[in-house]
Amino acid sequence: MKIKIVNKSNLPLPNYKTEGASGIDLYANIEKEITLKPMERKLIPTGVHVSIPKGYEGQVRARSGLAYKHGIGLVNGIGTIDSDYRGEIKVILINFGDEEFTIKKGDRIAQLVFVKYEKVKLEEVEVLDDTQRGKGGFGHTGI
Ligand SMILES: O=c1ccn([C@H]2C[C@H](O)[C@@H](COP(=O)(O)OP(=O)(O)OP(=O)(O)O)O2)c(=O)[nH]1
Ligand SMILES: [Mg+2]
Repeated sequence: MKIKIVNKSNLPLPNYKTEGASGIDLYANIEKEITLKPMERKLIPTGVHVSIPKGYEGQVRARSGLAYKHGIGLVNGIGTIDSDYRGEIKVILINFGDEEFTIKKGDRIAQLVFVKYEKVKLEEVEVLDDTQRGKGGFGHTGI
């Protein structure tokens, strides 16, 4: 499958770092360094714009190395890149760690995974079908 990408930075095009990588790494396209204090969040530009075919979405996901070593995550959990979005992909980083974290131009701050999704038709009804679980949830089956 082909996805059109425009790179407005002078950084390399994001790409898959290994044969089996599911995401392409996104680079921070910033002029000056950005520092995140503990619990601070900032929107980090990547310089890339994509045109994703209908039926697919982009998912911006955290990098586990940054998460584990420095407590860096995404405020929105997983960022959704809609197939009709043509703006710059930006990453909403948050510092969950207890020390300041500095981002420099070209740092790999997150990864972008392209995923197929189903667009459904919603049918409004009065009552839903019965199941064994019913309304049980949130630990209802035990820990
Ligand atoms: O981490 C993210 C999340 C979103 N976006 C862009 C692409 C996406 O298509 C658009 C809208 O995102 P979303 O639907 O999550 O945000 P919203 O708050 O619902 O905004 P909108 O009303 O524009 O849909 O913002 C990013 O660049 N990075
Ligand atoms: Mg939206």
